[in-house]
Parts: sequence; C-alpha cells; structure tokens
Amino acid sequence: MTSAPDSAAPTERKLAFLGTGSMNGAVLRGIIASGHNPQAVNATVRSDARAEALRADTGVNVLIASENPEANKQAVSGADIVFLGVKPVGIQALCDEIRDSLSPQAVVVSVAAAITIDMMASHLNPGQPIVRSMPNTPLMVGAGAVGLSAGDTVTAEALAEVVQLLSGSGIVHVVPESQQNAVSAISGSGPAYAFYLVEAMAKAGVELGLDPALAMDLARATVSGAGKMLADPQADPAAMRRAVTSPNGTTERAIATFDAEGLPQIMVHATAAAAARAAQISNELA
Ligand SMILES: NC(=O)C1=CN([C@@H]2O[C@H](COP(=O)(O)OP(=O)(O)OC[C@H]3O[C@@H](n4cnc5c(N)ncnc54)[C@H](O)[C@@H]3O)[C@@H](O)[C@H]2O)C=CC1
Ligand SMILES: O=C(O)[C@@H]1CCC=N1
Repeated sequence: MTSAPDSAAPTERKLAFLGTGSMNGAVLRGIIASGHNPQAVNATVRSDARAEALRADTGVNVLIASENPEANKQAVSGADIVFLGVKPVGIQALCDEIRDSLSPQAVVVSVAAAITIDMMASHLNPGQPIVRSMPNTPLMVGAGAVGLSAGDTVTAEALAEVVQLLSGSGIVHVVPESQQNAVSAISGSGPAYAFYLVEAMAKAGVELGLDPALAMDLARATVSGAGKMLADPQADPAAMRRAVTSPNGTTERAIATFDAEGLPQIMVHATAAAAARAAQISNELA
C-alpha cells in the first residue's frame, strides 16, 4: 500500500500529463484554471504547434516527445500523479516506456476508454497505484463529469487527492470499474451528443426557412443556456421541460413527435453501442 506524501500543498504537487491532446488537455486546463501551480506540471505532446498553444494557455512545462525520445520519462520523474492521455491502443506501450522512471508512490491515472486497471498493471511495476478515469472535455470550462475507479494498491488518501484535484473542474464520482464502459457511453462521449443535437437543431432550422447562421446561433445559444440551467445540482430536467411545455402548445407537439419516433429508445441503442465498443476495444487490446 502507498500513501500520498504530505510534503507539498495540494496545488504544488508535481503532476505529469503524457499525451496532452483533446482529453488530457481539457483535464490539464481545468486543473490549472482551478489554481494548480503550472510550474509544478510537466506535459508531453507530439507537435510544436500543440506545445506552443499549451504553453501560452497554461504556463506549464511542455516537452515534445517527437523531438525528445526521453520526454515522457523526464516528465514523470519526481511526479506525484501522472495522467496518461494517449489513445487506448497506445496506453500499454506508454506504461512500458515510463515504468522504471516512475516513483513507486506515483499514482498513474489513465483517461483512456476501455483500458482496464489490470491491463495497465501488467505493464507497470508491481504495486504501482493505478486509477482508471473517464473524464469529459467540459472539464476545460469547469463543468466536467468524471468517473474514477481505483486499483487495489491505491490508498484512500491517494484516491481522495485525485478526486480533489479533478473536483475543481467538475463533478467526480468513484464507481466500480465494471461501470466504466457505461460511464464512457453517457458522460465521456456525451458532450458529442449535445454538439450533435445542436447540429441537428440548426439543420432543422434551415428546413424551416431560417438563414443557416441564424439557425446555428439560435441552436447553440439554446443548448448552452439549457446547460447553464442544468448546472444547478438540484435542477430537475423533467420539471424544467414541463415548464417550457404549454398544454396543447408548440413544444408538446415536438416532444410527442420525439416520443412517437422513438428518441428515448434511440438513446438506449446508441449508448449501448458505445459501451459495447469499449468492451470490444478491451478484448482487442487485452
Ligand atoms: N476526446 C474525448 O472527449 C475523450 C477522450 N478520452 C480518452 O482520451 C484519450 C485520448 O483521446 P483524445 O484526447 O481524444 O485524443 P488526441 O489524439 O486528441 O490526444 C492524444 C495525444 O497524445 C499524443 N501522443 C500520442 N502518443 C504519444 C506519446 N507516446 N507521447 C506523447 N504524446 C503522445 C498525440 O500526439 C495526441 O496529441 C483516449 O484514450 C480516449 O479514450 C476519454 C474521454 C473523453
Ligand atoms: O470516442 C472515444 O472513444 C472517446 C472515449 C469517450 C469519448 N471519446
């Protein structure tokens, strides 16, 4: 068992982000926006352009892995918490690469879909603390959702530290690892469903005769505004929907059409397909 050393203040703890693309970049931006010292953070990327953007946005130390073969190893040296942000197919090779550069107490947090704690453990040193997470990109604006599952060598204190770190930019739930594919299908992929809804609403507006730019502006502002209303943890989406739906009015006709054409069932099918794909990727990479 390991425990998080208490030598540094939480905002000074050394962090490393390996593969700082869309998702790990969103986690990093959320953590920096919530007050973590950027000088305590190393991040690796594979392009100069991404390195420049990340330095400008966050002030963290950026290493370019495509130019420096030691970048990932250097980034994790002395780190307390290491976020793995490459595609699922690359996680195990990344674990092999950094295994002997990690401090034995460093908590390895993967953001990858489908990669189990056991799959990572077999590519890291025995006892290395491992957390499997499923975050989402709204973390970058302080409105994310994260599911976390801890391996059995992660202490309660170390898990609490990861929860605290991410809680500054979203809600965090600790879930059994067996539920991670479902979390991925709902909140990991979910921002894409909301963006897809905006695209569909804008297209529908054009069908109704609106100018495309106007239709997109209305759709974007509407979903964004509804999202802000939902940010209150007490918000009840069904009650909020009813408040918009006048009896025998216009909204009622639209919702009746969604129901008649099976939108709730489509959501069940779509998320089942996403979760099944995660299980399939696990099997392919095991
Ligand atoms: N994009 C999303 O909304 C979400 C993604 N995820 C997970 O996040 C992971 C990354 O996905 P994205 O961010 O979408 O992909 P991405 O392609 O934007 O980010 C991956 C980054 O890693 C870099 N990279 C690859 N190998 C590297 C190496 N050896 N060293 C340093 N950098 C390296 C790539 O250049 C790229 O910038 C995946 O495992 C995915 O399952 C999880 C939840 C949501
Ligand atoms: O599409 C994917 O596989 C990743 C995992 C959840 C969101 N993006």
